[in-house]
Amino acid sequence: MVFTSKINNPKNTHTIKLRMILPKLLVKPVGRAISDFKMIKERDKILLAVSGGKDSLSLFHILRHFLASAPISFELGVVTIDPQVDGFEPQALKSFFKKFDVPYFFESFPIMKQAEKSMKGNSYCSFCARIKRGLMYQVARREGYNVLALGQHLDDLAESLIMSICHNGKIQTMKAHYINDAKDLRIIRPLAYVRERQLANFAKTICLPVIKDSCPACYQMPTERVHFKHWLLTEEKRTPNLYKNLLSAMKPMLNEAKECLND
Ligand SMILES: Nc1ncnc2c1ncn2[C@@H]1O[C@H](COP(=O)(O)OP(=O)(O)OP(=O)(O)O)[C@@H](O)[C@H]1O
Repeated sequence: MVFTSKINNPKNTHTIKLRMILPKLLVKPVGRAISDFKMIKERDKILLAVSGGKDSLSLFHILRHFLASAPISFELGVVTIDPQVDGFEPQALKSFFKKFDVPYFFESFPIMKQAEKSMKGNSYCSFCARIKRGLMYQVARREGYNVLALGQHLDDLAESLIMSICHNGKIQTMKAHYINDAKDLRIIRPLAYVRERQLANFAKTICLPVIKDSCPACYQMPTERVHFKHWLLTEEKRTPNLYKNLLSAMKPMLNEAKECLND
């Protein structure tokens, strides 16, 4: 699918047109997930969390496509959390997002320093994820957004499911659509039906400015997630429908925002 959209040219005040090729293979499953889980409602203000990874950067382009073409109107803003760790330098995103006509929020917080003070030797990664999420909620509330969009995809959901079964004996995974504990924000994962390799191909094809994340704390220990990712991808070679089947199995538990879906 080829579409054109206006972007602000930072050098000139007038707008220029950007031609972007969005493959149907990405647009269709995202459209289906948005519709199946009623992720977007009229006048929603959606804050997309972009780390600079291939998934959230791709999702930015996909949501801009829907912004221009969806039958309902919604607003889109973007937030990046800079955890101030060596090995992750997201500052380049500031100039990238200046090119687009969307509000962009860059929040910097010394998460590593905070971790040294507040936690004693347990997982830095889960501490960092918790603080980052809190900061995203803070920005959403401060700037008047009612929905937070995250870039996890089908591979992430499948890995979480298998990890939860194997480690905790529980059949659960990340939700595609749910409401936070404070009940003031909806969280959506529009890439819930999309495979990681599709996003990697898209990011490569249009040369997205992917930010390398080599945070020393994450890279010190090859995570369980990486182990299960390889496990599933190996199994997929024997069972080509593996992810399709896992999605069918997960579907009934992906939506926890039903109570707000009838308005
Ligand atoms: N520092 C950050 N700033 C903004 N959003 C973030 C940040 N870290 C994670 N996120 C959000 O959480 C999602 C999942 O994060 P995760 O760490 O699994 O992916 P990632 O390695 O950041 O890369 P990607 O953008 O490719 O998903 C991201 O897709 C993004 O929406």
